[in-house]
Amino acid sequence: MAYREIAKEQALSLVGHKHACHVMLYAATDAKLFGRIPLKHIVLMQMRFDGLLGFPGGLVNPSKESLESGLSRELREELGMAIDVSPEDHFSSSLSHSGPKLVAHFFTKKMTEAELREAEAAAVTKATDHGLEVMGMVRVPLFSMKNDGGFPSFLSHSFISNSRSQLLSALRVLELVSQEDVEAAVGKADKIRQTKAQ
Ligand SMILES: O=c1[nH]cnc2c1ncn2[C@H]1C[C@H](O)[C@@H](COP(=O)(O)OP(=O)(O)O)O1
Repeated sequence: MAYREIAKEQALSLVGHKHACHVMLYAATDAKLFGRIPLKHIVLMQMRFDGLLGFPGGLVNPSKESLESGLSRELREELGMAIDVSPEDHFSSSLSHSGPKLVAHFFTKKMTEAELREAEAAAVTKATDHGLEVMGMVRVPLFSMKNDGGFPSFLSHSFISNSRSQLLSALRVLELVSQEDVEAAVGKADKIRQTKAQ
């Protein structure tokens, strides 16, 4: 499905569109992979029931609730704990211009590493959706290794809707990964995908 960016207020004035709200939860970390590769940031996505990667969240009805409270409700189901999302956490809204009439609202929320770990634990032990709509939370490997392991390999997997674009633009804008490293990883991921397709 193809998307174009749209202002949030304009999106909310559309008639007949569904509204999906998803969030990228992230935290700074001092952890080092193999004791030597600094991870710098933890970014969460999830493996969905359909085998696709995406962000936690879901459909919200703006005539009944705000985008933020609807998203917080979805997060309680998928992560098993309250995570308050505010209008300041809004990152982008995108309008589908093929397929179903849908606006994908995207939020990013910075947490502490301890809060993020708590959310990961609650997603397994408390969330009603665990093992049903959500097969598990996953951390995005933001580093690149030899043989295109890490971020390039992650990006070569299959993603729901525009969640891959949402991830890439948030990583760039929030400066969690440099523009140069994002571009290099995307290029390698494209090659991995081509090889898989052969
Ligand atoms: O992470 C995502 N980013 C953008 N769009 C997404 C993401 N995950 C799902 N979607 C799309 C797919 C669907 O058209 C709607 C609602 O999906 P879902 O999260 O499965 O919501 P419900 O559980 O059906 O409420 O958003």
